[in-house]
Amino acid sequence: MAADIAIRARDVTLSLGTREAPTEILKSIDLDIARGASVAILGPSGSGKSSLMAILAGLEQASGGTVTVAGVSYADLDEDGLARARRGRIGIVLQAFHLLPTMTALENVAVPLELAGAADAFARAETELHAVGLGHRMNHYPVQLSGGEQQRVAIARAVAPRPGILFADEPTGNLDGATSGAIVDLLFERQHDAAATLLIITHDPKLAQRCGRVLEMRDGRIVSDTGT
Ligand SMILES: Nc1ncnc2c1ncn2[C@@H]1O[C@H](COP(=O)(O)OP(=O)(O)OP(=O)(O)O)[C@@H](O)[C@H]1O
Repeated sequence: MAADIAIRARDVTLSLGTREAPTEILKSIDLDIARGASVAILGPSGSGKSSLMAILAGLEQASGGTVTVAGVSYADLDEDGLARARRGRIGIVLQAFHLLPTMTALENVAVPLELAGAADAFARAETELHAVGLGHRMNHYPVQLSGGEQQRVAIARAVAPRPGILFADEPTGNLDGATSGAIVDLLFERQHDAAATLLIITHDPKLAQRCGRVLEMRDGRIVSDTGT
C-alpha cells in the first residue's frame, strides 16, 4: 500500500442480525483516505456511519473485505493485536465516552498515555484537560461530570498521545455552540500538530465544511465523495 494512504478499505461488508434474517449494515465499501486528510462522514441515522468507523478503528470486525490502517492489515490481528496496533497511534472518540468510572478525569487521560510509554503522562494529561476547559474538574470522577464534560475528557484522552489517526463519532453531540466551536478548533489544531488523519462523523454541516473531504453514506453505502 502506498505510504501516503492512511486508511484503506476494500469491499468491506457488515452483516448483523440472525443467520435466518441477516441485515446488511455495510455493503461493499471501498475507501482510500490520504495521510493527513480531514474527512467528514455525513448521512442519515442508521446509514452505517458508526459501523464503518468502528471497523476502520479496529473496534469491530467486518463480515467481509479487508482493512489496512497505517500499513497494518487488520486481517492478521486478533483482539490483543488490534489493541496493540491502536495504542498511541489511533485516537478514538465515540458517542458513548467509555471513560473508566473508577478513575478521575486526570487518570482517564493519563493512564493511556502511560500505557503508550509517555514519561510525563500526568503533566501532559493536565495540559490536555486545561485545553478542553476542564482544568477545574481534573479530580472529578465521570459520574460527577456532565455529559459535555465527559465528552471533553474523552476528547482530551484521544488526542493526548498525538495519534497519527483520529476517529471521532459526533464529537460535539453533547456540547453547546460555544464549547463545540472550541473543541472543534482543538481537534483540528491537534490534527495539524501531528499531521494526523482525521475522520469525523457529524450531522453538523458547519463542521463538515471544515473538513477537506466529505463522504455521504446512505443505506450502508458511500453515495457521494467530494474533496480530497
Ligand atoms: N447488533 C446489531 N444487530 C442488528 N442491527 C444493528 C446492530 N447494530 C447496529 N445495527 C443497525 O445498523 C444500522 C447502522 O447503524 P450505525 O450506528 O452504523 O448508523 P449511523 O449512521 O451511525 O447512525 P446514527 O447517526 O443514528 O448514529 C442501523 O440500522 C442499526 O439499527
